[in-house]
Parts: sequence; C-alpha cells; structure tokens
Amino acid sequence: MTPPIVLTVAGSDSGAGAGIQADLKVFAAMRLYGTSVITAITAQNTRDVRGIFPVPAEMVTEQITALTDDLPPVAVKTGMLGSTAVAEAVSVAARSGLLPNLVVDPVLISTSGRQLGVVNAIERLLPYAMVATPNRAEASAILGWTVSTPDDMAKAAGQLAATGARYVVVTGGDADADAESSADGAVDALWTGDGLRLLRGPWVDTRNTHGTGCSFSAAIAGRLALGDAVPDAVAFAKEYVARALLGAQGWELGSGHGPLDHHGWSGRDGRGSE
Ligand SMILES: Nc1ncnc2c1ncn2[C@@H]1O[C@H](COP(=O)(O)OP(=O)(O)OP(=O)(O)O)[C@@H](O)[C@H]1O
Ligand SMILES: Cc1ncc(COP(=O)(O)O)c(N)n1
Repeated sequence: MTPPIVLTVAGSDSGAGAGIQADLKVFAAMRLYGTSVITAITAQNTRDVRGIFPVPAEMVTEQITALTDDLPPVAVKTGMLGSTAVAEAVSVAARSGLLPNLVVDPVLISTSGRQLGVVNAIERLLPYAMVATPNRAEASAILGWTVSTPDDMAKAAGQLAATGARYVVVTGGDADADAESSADGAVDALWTGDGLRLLRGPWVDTRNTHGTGCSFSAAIAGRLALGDAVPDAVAFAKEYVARALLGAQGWELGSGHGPLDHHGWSGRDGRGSE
C-alpha cells in the first residue's frame, strides 16, 4: 500500500534528537512517508544549541510549493520556525489550504535553554492550526501568565483556543519539571472545542528527554494522516512518546539530554536498556 504523506516544517537538529530529524524518525516508525521543509539549520548536540543559520522565507516557500505541487501532504506539523518572516510564509501557505490537518508545536526555547522562536511568529500560525501543542513554558509565554499546575494547564488550554486553534494540548513534561509536578504523572490538558480533559500517563524518570515535544506533535500529525480523530491521535502520541522515553531510559548518547527510542529498538531486544 502507498503510505500517506506527512510533512514537517521545522529546524534541523544536527544531534538528530529533535527537529526535522526526530519528526522523520517518528513518521518512519509509523510507516508513513515523511517529507520536510527546513526553516533553519542548528548546530546542536545533547548539551546545547551552538549556532542557528536561518533559511530565508522565500526558500521556505519554495520548498513548500515544490512539495505541494507533487507530493501533497495529508497532514502537516510545524516546529521551530525561527523568524516572523518564516512564520508569515508558512501562514500564507496554510491560508491557501496547502497545509491540511495542521499541528502547530509552538517551539520557543530548547530543552537546553536556547531561544528558537518568538511569540508573535507563532501567533501568525495558530489561527490555521487543527491542533496546537504548547508546553507549559510556551503556553505561559503566549498567554502572559505562569502556567504551572494541572488546573493552570486546563485553564490555559481553554484560553489558547481563542487564538483560533481548533484543539489545544498543553503538555506537562518540561525537562526541568519539579518533583511535585512529576509526582502527578505525565499530565497533559486537552481542549476539544466542547470541553477540557486531563490526560494522565506514567512519568518516566530519565534525562533523555530531548525531542519529546517534537515527537509528540509529529505522532499526532501522523495519526491524523491515517484518519484518526484528534483526541485519538493525541492519545496515541502520548503513549508513543512514553514508550520512546522508556526505551531510551538507559541509553548513553551524549552527556546532556539524550534522544528518545523512536523505533522501539530497546523494546525488541533489550539493547541499551541495561
Ligand atoms: N518524563 C516524562 N515521562 C512521561 N511523559 C513525558 C515525560 N516528559 C514528557 N512527556 C510527555 O511528552 C509529551 C511532550 O511534552 P513536553 O511537555 O515534554 O513537550 P516539550 O516540552 O515541548 O518538549 P521538548 O523537550 O521537545 O521541548 C507529553 O505528552 C508529555 O506528557
Ligand atoms: C531544531 C530544533 N527544533 C526543536 C527543538 C526543541 O526540542 P527540545 O526542547 O527537546 O530541545 C530543538 N532543540 N531543535
């Protein structure tokens, strides 16, 4: 069977734990055909982002039209956009209907602490989002108040619906989550248009959390491409990320926040989990 096409519009992570590289791994693990539009090249590893080389907005548009002319996606996710000009180019494409089933991951700051995007760029894209997936820090930056507890996350998800996103998931897994928040498990808040629900999963105690948000939004887009309704796609993505975190729990790749086990390698033969 010909696999459905899923597109990621994001930055390149040379360490391949997040960004375009993580997204394409998720799509491959889901047996989907992944395509990519690169918005910026980053020089980064598991410890830090050392450099950012932005791709000009015209080149972003050229990549999008090259794909939509010949390899049109069934679903799309956006990650790091970098500049407002790039966000504007992507929102023009979204407005023209070229980016269906759009999942917007409003990437602002990397796990290692580097600024990767700006709020007013993200705001241009949110009105076209089928799903927006901010973490607590991103929700706080967009809304202008500190989102911390599960109750805050639920309130924030409802408020973020006013940006135009049809569904909003505020994720609770920030790498520096305090002991109190992780004791609740991994809690995400989902706004569905007609109500709020808290999604709870087991908390995985690990340093290897680089790329959780990228992988989560990519898996949602992947399931939308396969025809899932949004709440089912979100539930799948949450479970996928939890498994990928567990699989990589014992991995020693780099000395900072290492990547996830996107392909279930540890699950199959135990490699890396000892
Ligand atoms: N340690 C963990 N254990 C279980 N689930 C987790 C953990 N960390 C993150 N998650 C889950 O991963 C998904 C992505 O959430 P997260 O808040 O980590 O995104 P993010 O902060 O945008 O990620 P990134 O690190 O890529 O910036 C959510 O479903 C969240 O609950
Ligand atoms: C190119 C790119 N995109 C996104 C992230 C965010 O991921 P994380 O918060 O896990 O560092 C990143 N570090 N690099």
